[in-house]
Amino acid sequence: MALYNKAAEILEKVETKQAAVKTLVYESKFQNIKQLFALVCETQKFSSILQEIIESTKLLKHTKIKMNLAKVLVYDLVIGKGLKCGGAWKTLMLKHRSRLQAALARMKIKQKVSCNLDLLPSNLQQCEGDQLPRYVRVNTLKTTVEDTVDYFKREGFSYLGKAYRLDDLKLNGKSFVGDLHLSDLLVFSAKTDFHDHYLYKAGHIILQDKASCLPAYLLNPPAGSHVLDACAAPGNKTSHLAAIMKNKGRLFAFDLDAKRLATMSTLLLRAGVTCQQLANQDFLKVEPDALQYKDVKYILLDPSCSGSGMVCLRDEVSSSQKEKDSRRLKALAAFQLRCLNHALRFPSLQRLVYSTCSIHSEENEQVVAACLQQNPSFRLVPLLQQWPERGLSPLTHCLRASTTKTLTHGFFVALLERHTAQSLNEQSTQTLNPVAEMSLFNPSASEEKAEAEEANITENGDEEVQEPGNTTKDLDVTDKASPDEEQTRTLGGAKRKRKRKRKMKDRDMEVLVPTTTEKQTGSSVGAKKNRKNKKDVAKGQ
Ligand SMILES: C[S@@+](CC[C@H](N)C(=O)[O-])C[C@H]1O[C@@H](n2cnc3c(N)ncnc32)[C@H](O)[C@@H]1O
Repeated sequence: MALYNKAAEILEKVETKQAAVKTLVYESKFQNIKQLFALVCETQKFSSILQEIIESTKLLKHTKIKMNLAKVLVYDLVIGKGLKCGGAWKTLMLKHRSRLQAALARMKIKQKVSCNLDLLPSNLQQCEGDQLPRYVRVNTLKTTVEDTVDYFKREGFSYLGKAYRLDDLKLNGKSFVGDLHLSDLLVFSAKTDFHDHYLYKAGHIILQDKASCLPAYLLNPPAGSHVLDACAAPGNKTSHLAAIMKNKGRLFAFDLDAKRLATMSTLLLRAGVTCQQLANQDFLKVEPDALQYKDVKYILLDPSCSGSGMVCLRDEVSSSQKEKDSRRLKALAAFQLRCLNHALRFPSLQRLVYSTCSIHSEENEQVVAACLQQNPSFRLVPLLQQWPERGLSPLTHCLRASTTKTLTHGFFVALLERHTAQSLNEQSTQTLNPVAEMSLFNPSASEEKAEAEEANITENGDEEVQEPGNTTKDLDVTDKASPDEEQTRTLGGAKRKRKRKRKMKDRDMEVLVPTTTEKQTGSSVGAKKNRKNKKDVAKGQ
């Protein structure tokens, strides 16, 4: 029974994004880690199919067990190797075996497929996540890149120098390289696992996908600055910010979820972070004009999203779910826009990074475009010219990431900057703002439609919005929207007036000129360095 109980517990945590599957499995101290890992991953992969079987057979009602436990048991019973262990669970489930098998058979007939794997969309038939490089962020609060490289070399790993093109990140065996974009990132072959490694346990290295390192790297707050991490737990980006700030200054971090914040507190301790001030608080209720935030110049906003970029979390979408999902996306986007607008109200704010691990433009470009239209004193900063994947046109100043083009999980990052007096003066000589040219999106329209849903999300916190593919909670988000329709209409009228005013302002919005930061980042990975990197790799350093 222990295997199924543990797998269900981990599944629950993964779906509420408390940590990655691997981390949770390793930290579970379960005897047979491989078996547990395989069961969780496979159950997750078949999650929506299992849910459909469970719902159509009314299994929860008949057995009184919870959804995630039912999923792991049903997976092993009808898709996996059969229930090998399970004690009382096994006896209980065997009573329902034929009904469950019949439900699975009906699904296959309906979809005209003969094997279980074919029920999955092609992207899930093999998890691309397993083929991504293993990224290791060196925690510069505790060690240096050089010392970490030496440590791994002494352990028999072979350092090939700094990578200078994407293909250099496709590694085999025990070779590793320095990343081509981020100087504190080392890259190992996909199969390398450091969850049991001393450097990981001691907080010297952080196991973090490359794309998720971009927000703190691009925000780049100087040591001594006041920084706010709006939706911070479990805190990988917070610890990255602290490392960039050299633990000097103040780092205000908020999260609505007490459990995640507790995990974050442990992780920050392990990482040697000391400049943080954690608060279990709804960011939307944080008062921007409060005295303690008067010097906050940098904000990192990584709000709850659909998680559609996380390759192992990608769930296939049955046709009945599509409608629900699109309503859920609108609700998420409205929540994200509200967070973004709120963040821009901090009086001293200069730069803000907005990021999501979503691949949907509704949560990415459309949110940013709507925000820029509503906040004409902010503009987009063009990011890393050499980054291979850009935001959807016309928001090409933003970055996107994907398994194919950047060898990372799917991700989106935008950097917003407040206009300076000088840049405002330069406006008249600039070309048109790309946001004003956007014909692809109609953010204001979706904003109005989602407004009814928005109130529910923000009132109820993250519960309904943070997990990808949790259909029960999805229902909560969308179902509760209807009572607010009346209010939406009233708000809609006022909003249209504001929109007309905004349109006038938008015409004056300026273009995005390269900033100091861009020049800095550009030179750090510029041509000169690339030539050196090329030599390093060639020399096998
Ligand atoms: C994508 S996760 C953040 C991941 C984090 N930035 C990291 O790198 O480890 C989003 C977080 O936002 C939190 N959240 C959702 N709504 C919130 C709100 N209104 N105020 C503060 N935190 C919120 C969730 O609890 C969740 O931990």
